[in-house]
Amino acid sequence: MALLTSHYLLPPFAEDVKIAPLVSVSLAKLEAGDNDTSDAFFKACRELGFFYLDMFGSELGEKIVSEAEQLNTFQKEFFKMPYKVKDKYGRPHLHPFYAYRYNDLDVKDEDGVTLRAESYNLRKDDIRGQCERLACPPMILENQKLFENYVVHCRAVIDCLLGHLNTHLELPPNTLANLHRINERSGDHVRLIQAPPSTFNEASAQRGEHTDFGSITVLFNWLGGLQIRVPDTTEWVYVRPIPGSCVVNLGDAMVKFTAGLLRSNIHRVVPPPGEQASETRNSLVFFSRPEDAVVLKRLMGGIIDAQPVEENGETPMTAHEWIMAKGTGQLPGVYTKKGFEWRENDKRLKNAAVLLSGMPRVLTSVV
Ligand SMILES: O=C(O)CCC(=O)C(=O)O
Ligand SMILES: [Fe+2]
Repeated sequence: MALLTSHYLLPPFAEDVKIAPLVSVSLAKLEAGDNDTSDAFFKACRELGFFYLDMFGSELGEKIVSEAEQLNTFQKEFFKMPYKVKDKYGRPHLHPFYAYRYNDLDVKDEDGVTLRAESYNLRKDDIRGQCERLACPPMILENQKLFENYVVHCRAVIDCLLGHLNTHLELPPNTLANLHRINERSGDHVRLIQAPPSTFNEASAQRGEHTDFGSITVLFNWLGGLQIRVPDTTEWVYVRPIPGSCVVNLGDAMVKFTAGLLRSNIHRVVPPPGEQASETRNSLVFFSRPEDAVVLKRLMGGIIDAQPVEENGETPMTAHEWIMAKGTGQLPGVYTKKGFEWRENDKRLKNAAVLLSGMPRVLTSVV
């Protein structure tokens, strides 16, 4: 099956920007248990925490690419709905983290309306009927099968990656799989993203700097704009979208589980550079998280046991508490293997310090 993607319909990626050094890992080879590929995958998870997953030649991968294209077509229609319709499905009244979210941009349309960078977070458990479903626009329900398939297929890829990590970490069989069972409640979700053309602004770029706070993220984007910070430097470089590949990155949970052996790298999204700057930017993300009840702390066993024990004074939280706290901005700063890297002058710092020293009741009451 040929992998047909829509990248060719868009202006080309800028040639004169610095490109992030992501290695490409073949999903087909990982599925076949190829040792060299698995080693390259593990190295990328330790050193950069980001890599391309080449879907070509994998039945599962090619299904995901085709579904990602369909969901991209879908989201362009979805975001055409008027703001006031989408607002009905927004936070805070529907949910503090999931459903529709936006930031006002410094850009107005021809009628003087302030434009938004928008996203829509759709829970795996809503899609699979594993919880009381949050209200959502009918368009989403009309595409139920597509969302369902996408979740199951992304999860199959993530399970494959967790299996390889489990082996390299020399953990007892299925340790990671048992923390990420698809039928259990978790914060896994699909995120639709759209941003209109805008100009680069360093302050808003900085506000968007983050690490993902779950386990493994599967990301499709069609235009440039994603930047990662090169480890141990202050340099930001662009991730070039590759047709037929997704970008995979690890989140904070994997850092916590492995006492810093694996990397959750800082990244951000800025307007696409070069000729692509005039385009509306969409991306599609699948975030996996540990099951809600899992406590985020180092796992026992394998090569993790050789990691130094570092007391960072944090009170362990469950995955659910962590996602709600990070997802609603209560834990500012960027999480690294040393714990939080606070941003200077961050007004929320004091608040977060209180949370980290242990007030889980505040967090659980959010939902
Ligand atoms: O839009 C992108 O390319 C990346 C989005 C992202 O990093 C996120 O939603 O966490
Ligand atoms: Fe991210």
